[in-house]
Amino acid sequence: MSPRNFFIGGNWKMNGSVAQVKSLVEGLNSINVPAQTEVVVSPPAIYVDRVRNNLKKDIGVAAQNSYVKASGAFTGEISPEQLKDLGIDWVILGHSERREYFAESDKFVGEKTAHALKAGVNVIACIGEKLEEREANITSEVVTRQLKGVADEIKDWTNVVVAYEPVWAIGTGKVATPEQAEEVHVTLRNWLAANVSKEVAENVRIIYGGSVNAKNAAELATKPNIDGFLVGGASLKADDFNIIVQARL
Ligand SMILES: O=C[C@H](O)COP(=O)(O)O
Repeated sequence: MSPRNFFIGGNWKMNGSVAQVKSLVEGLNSINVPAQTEVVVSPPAIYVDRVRNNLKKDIGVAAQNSYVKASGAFTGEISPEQLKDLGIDWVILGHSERREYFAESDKFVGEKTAHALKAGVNVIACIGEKLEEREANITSEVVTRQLKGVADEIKDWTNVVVAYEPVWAIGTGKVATPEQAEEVHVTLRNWLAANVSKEVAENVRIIYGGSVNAKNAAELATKPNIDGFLVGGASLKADDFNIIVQARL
């Protein structure tokens, strides 16, 4: 088993209502978080405070985005400093949906990562290739370019989790095979060893996201370089999410 603690993130995306959030939090509060496993859920920003106040403390809470300034005239944005103010310790940055629909560049994702870390908020930094990029055999170039966007802006990786999420597997039910995911995770670790440091390469957690569910999580979790998951759809059901949380047992 890998020496790195397992990390399970639940990205609720733009889903939920007051009633659904209440019910999901109740379900999550009955999850037994295994030793050496870190669990973090990420509600829409509008529910983050409510979730933090009602969720048991051994499950962390993440925002789905944050900006590069502490405060000011940036309508619609939230700062990592404000997240800290609410007791929110994590933020997801660079999700492919932000890159695709909100034109976030590799550099901007790197800058947001640097600012969040400076403010004391841990970062789940997302990268991943599109279907046409995989078919053109440029997966390695794409994911290492995206990783470089982060590496160019930060020095300390202690509070960063890298999430490899192939875009073609997100919300499609088409999960990467354990071998496909492992291959990319090894590429990322090798890139970190060559371009950042061997220590960072060994210690940083690289998690997989893309149609992870209660049925496929355990097999994916057998791979030595898959240190956990970032789960979308299946994180909206506490029972399914619980099975994924227990996947490496
Ligand atoms: O952040 C989570 C990923 O986008 C995966 O979403 P999914 O599990 O619904 O495919």
